[in-house]
Parts: sequence; C-alpha cells; structure tokens
Amino acid sequence: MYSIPYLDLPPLGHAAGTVQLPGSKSISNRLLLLAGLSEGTTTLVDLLDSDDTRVMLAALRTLGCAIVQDGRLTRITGFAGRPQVASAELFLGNAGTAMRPLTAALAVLATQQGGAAYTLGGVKRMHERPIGDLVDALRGLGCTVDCLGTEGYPPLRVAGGTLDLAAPVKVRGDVSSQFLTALLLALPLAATDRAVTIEVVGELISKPYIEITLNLLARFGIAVERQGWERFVIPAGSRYVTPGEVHVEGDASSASYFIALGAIAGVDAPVRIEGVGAASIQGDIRFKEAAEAMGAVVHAEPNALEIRRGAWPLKAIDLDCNHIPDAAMTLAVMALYADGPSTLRNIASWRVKETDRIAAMACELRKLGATVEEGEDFLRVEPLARFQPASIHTYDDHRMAMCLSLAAFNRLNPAGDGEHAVPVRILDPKCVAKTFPDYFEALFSVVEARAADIPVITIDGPTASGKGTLSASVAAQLGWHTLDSGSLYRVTALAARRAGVSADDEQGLAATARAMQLRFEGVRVLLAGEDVSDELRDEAVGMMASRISAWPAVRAALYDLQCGFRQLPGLVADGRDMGTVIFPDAGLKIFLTATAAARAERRLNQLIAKGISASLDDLRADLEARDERDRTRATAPLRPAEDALRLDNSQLGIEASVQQVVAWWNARQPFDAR
Ligand SMILES: Nc1ncnc2c1ncn2[C@@H]1O[C@H](COP(=O)(O)OP(=O)(O)OP(=O)(O)O)[C@@H](O)[C@H]1O
Ligand SMILES: Nc1ccn([C@@H]2O[C@H](COP(=O)(O)O)[C@@H](O)[C@H]2O)c(=O)n1
Repeated sequence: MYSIPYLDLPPLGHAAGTVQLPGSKSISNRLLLLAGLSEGTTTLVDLLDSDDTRVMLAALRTLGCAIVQDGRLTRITGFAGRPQVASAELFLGNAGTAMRPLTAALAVLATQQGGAAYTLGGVKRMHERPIGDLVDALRGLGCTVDCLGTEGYPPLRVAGGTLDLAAPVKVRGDVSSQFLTALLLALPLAATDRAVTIEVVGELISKPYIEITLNLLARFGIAVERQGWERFVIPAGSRYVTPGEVHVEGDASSASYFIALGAIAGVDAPVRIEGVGAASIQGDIRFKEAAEAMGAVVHAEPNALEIRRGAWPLKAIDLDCNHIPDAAMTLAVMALYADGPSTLRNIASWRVKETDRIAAMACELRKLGATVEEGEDFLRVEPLARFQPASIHTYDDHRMAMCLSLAAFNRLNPAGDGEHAVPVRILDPKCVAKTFPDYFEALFSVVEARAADIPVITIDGPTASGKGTLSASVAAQLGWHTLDSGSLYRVTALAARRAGVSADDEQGLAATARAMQLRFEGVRVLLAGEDVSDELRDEAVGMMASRISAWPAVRAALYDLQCGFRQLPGLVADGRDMGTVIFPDAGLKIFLTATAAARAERRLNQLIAKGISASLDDLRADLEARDERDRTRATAPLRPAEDALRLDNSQLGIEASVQQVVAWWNARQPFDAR
C-alpha cells in the first residue's frame, strides 16, 4: 500500500494481464457478523483484509469472539447470541457495513440481557452519515437507542428496552438499504418464539445488497420469506447455525476499475479479473452490463472475467444506476472517453456515502477539465478532449481514488492526438485501504507506460556522499522504485572474483556481467539465489568494482539491466553516470557532493557501526583514489550532467536533503495547488 501523501500516476498506456481481486467488503463484514452471532466456529476463506473488516474484527473480539487468522483462513468462534461483555465501546472507523448491523444486533441483544450497554462510534465522517431511519425502527421495536451527539447520527448508545414484536417492524428503504440489512441480520436473534415481519417504507434502493444479505442468511440457517421488496418475514424458531466453511468471493465493486481498464486500455490482450464472475451474488457484478453498453467486450466465467476494448471511443450512456450505486462511480470517469455526454441517474445515495460523492466527483472531474452537470440525484459528464494535469482530492474515499486513477489513461483519449498526455496526482492514496489496500500495485502490474513517461530522478556523486541514503528516502516519499547502480558493479566484481576472472580481463568481466542470475528483493541482492547483499558492502568488493567499472565492455553489459529498473510509478537512480549516460532524459538530476573529510568520516562511522575498525586517513585516501579513477576514466566518467542541480550536503542533514530534492521535483510538476 502507498502510505504517502500523494502518488503521481504518469500517463498510462495499454493494459493486459491478470488481477486477483481482494474479497468483497459487503460479503466479508456480513459474514463476520453472522459468524460472530452463531454458535461454533466458522472458517472464512479469503476474507477481505482492509480498514473496514479490521474494525469489524476488533468489535467482535471485544464482544467475546475468538478469532484466529492463518494465511487465507479466518476462524471465528461466535458468542452464540450472548456477548461475553455487558458493556463495550466500539470504534468502527468509517465502516457503514459495521456500524449499521452492529447497532441493530447489539440493540436487540441489549434488550435480552439486563444491564447491557454498548456504545458505537467512528471517525468524524461516520458521525455525519445518517442512521436515524434505523434508530427509529429499533425504537419502534422497543429498543433503547440514544444518539450521543446529533439526533439521527452516530455515536450511539444501545442499552435495555423491551422488545415488542407483535406489529411489523417498519424501516425506510429509500435512503440506504443497509438499514434493512441491519434489521435482517439482527432480528433472527429475536425470532426464537415467533416470526418477525419487517415492512419497508418507501421504494427500496440498492436491492442487490439485500439479495446478498438474504443469500448469506440462508447459509447460516435463516430462510427469510421475501414478499416482493416490501415485506420480509423471519420465521419463528430462527437460530444461527454456522455452515462451517465459507469462501468470500472477490469484490465486484473493486472489479469495476479493472473492467473499465479493459474497456479503455485492453487493446491487444484482455484484462483478466479473478475472484468474481458470472456466478457472483453481488449486485455490482451488473456493472459489467453497463461497461458492455459503453463498448467493453466481456467474457464471463463463473469466477472470472476477461475484458477487452470494443467500441472506441466508448459509447455514451444514460443509465439509472440504482442497482449498482458503488460501481457506478467508475462510469463517471469512463464517460470522459465517450462519444457524447453520459448521464448517471438515481444516484442520490452517493450523497451520504464516505463523502458526498456527487459533489466530490463533479469537483474532481472539473479539475481535469471536464464539463460536468450535477443534480440532487444525477451527474452528467461530457467527454474530454484535452485533459489537464490535476491533483485529485480523494476525500478519504477509497472509490474516489480508484475511479480517478482511470484518468491517467488520457494518452489513449480518442479525441486527443495520442501525444498530449498528462500525469494525475492522487492525494492520500492510502484511502484505498478501506477495501483494496494494494489497488495501485495491482494497477501497475497490468498497465504499461512509455518509458519516457515514467519519471526518473538521478542522483550522482562521489563515494560516500550519501547518494544511496538520499535516493532511498526520496523514493520512499514518492512511492517509487530505486536503482543502486553501484551494487551492479559490485555484484559483477563479486561474481568475477568467485569465477576467477581477473579485473584486467575486460571481455571475461563483460561475459560474467551478462551471465549473472540476479534477483532483487527490496534492497537485497540475490546472485544465483544466494543473498549476497552484505558481502557486496565489503571494501575489497567495492575496490574491485571501482576498477572493473572503468571497462567500456562491462558498462555496456550492464546498460540494459539498469534501464529495466525504469518501472511504474517512477525511479530514483543513484550512481556515477545516471544523469549523463543511463537516464539522460531524467526529469531531475542531482549531483550530490560533500567534502572528502565529511565523506571519510561518514564511511568510518558506517564501518564502526558494523563492528569494523579502520583508519580515517586510509579511508580518505581510498575514497579519493576511487573518485579520481571514476572522474578520469574514458567511459562514463563521474561528472555532473549539464542540467544537474548541485547539492552539497557537508552541512546539510539527511532529512533536509530529502526535502530539498522533493521540493525541486515538485517545482517541476504541472500540478497546481487546487
Ligand atoms: N546528509 C548527510 N549527513 C550526514 N550523513 C549522511 C548524509 N547523507 C548520508 N549520510 C551517511 O553517510 C553514509 C554514506 O551514505 P551512503 O551509503 O548513502 O553513500 P553513497 O554515496 O551511496 O556511498 P557509495 O557511493 O559508496 O555507495 C551513511 O552512513 C549515511 O547515513
Ligand atoms: N553508476 C555507477 C555506479 C558505480 N560505479 C562504480 O562502482 C563502484 C561501486 O559503487 P558504489 O556506489 O556502490 O560505491 C564505484 O566506486 C564506481 O567506480 C560506476 O562506475 N558507475
């Protein structure tokens, strides 16, 4: 996951490959609660690991469930309708799928256990999301529910009361279907002696989510009788029975981003999505039909989808999106690539989600340059001929981040010239943790970008000037990859030494470099499967690296390998010739220096930290000799690129150096401060 303030998406190109979806949030949190309320142990396979499931797991633990997580398996031993604690304060973040059903279940349980009292709260936005319709329904049933802040909103306290099940329980269905889901999950706890009827007031929205609820209830032994979409009867004698093991299917709403990706960029080969398909019980699987209406070519298997681009530009649509409220957000961004204006209707529920999604979507699409009309319950988006670089605010809303990432395909814009392309900055990218923590990693694994579009910062300079340290920190701040090019010369030296190739044998060394079987795992270097990272730091290996790096054939042998490190979303490369030879088109080049005295002292401290003693004078003489050799060699000598910025860090700390480089980088980016 990218836990950084912003992630810049370079202009992206074609997409192909396979994505494994994380588990469905809706199914995961329903299953967790059902397992928690049941007697016995339920094993959930491929449960979603995200912010929203974590708060649900924590709440269930607090209430007395035993939970063991073991790889793909989560085993929950339920409290069988009797929480182990009579009072608890539950923090539920911004998870509506935890807040609503837990409120209902605990309100019902609190009426059955004298003295029980539970408080449920979350983050600030959770306290702005209405829950009054559920509170009214629970009070109508005889539960005691107090709103601790604003009436009709969390935080809430449920404590005591007397259930009256004689009359049907009434609940509004036209704001959020989660209120009905909450009652459907809670009331089997009360339907032991008599049937309980729920009546929906108003037109029920998001019916597919209710179907998920009914489907999962059935797996736990509760056969709800549905009479149209107005009445639901929970039979007398209801009792939660664990089905033992349940597999969590992939998240159909998350699939929407990759379905859209296939429709936009699946040109030569399809994008394959595994984990969800035609057999899905989630309503958002019908996003596939909307994508097909826009031109996507979809091949559906029971548990997988393959998507290719069909019509291009995409076909504009005018769609009632009530059946796919979450996934429909993706259509708003697809509309930028369409052949006319697209209208998404019946989406009023967007206004009470993680943020006011209608307002947020309109605002961010306009930043890209789009013309957008926004109504109480609709959004109309015009296709965009020329995208502007934009810094996208994500409102702590995972779906805003994931949807808007699709704007990075603007190079493919059918109304564009194929040349004009802009990057997209996603602010607070870690908000995807709510449902898809590794969304951006999954995206980068199936998309291509022109090498020239992938940004590079080069940091060259003499020995021990702090290049590696600076490079790693800048890369961490931007979410980029690193290339420690010195390690490639070092590993060549090590491989040659082991093979008995002399430092004077230019062709033998080059052949050794070409034949090396290398793997990089983070900062670790593996040579023929052996982790040689520590050995590479030996002074003797460094000295041999310095000698062999002067051979043109050795440098040529390592050229392609170094260029291959230029991968999405960006690269910070350090060495001696990064800015002059390997990445001459880098967007920012730094030449990092420090006095020889400062550098020798740093090297000494490094060695002391490793328990190695050395003489300061010897170290200084050694690094000056190395620098001299690097500066004076004929091929790729150490020197600043003409367009490099010089940074002397003799008196500048590491953090200050990092901030300086990041500030230089940002000053060259096209994003404004909006
Ligand atoms: N600005 C700085 N101020 C003080 N110490 C620093 C600074 N930058 C880096 N150092 C320290 O200097 C030492 C050498 O840094 P580093 O290994 O990053 O240098 P390098 O240029 O990559 O070296 P080499 O070229 O030999 O690989 C490290 O111990 C590091 O913590
Ligand atoms: N781009 C580069 C990087 C390094 N070298 C040579 O390799 C030696 C080891 O590098 P370290 O940065 O790990 O110390 C170094 O002394 C250089 O001679 C190079 O030529 N080009």
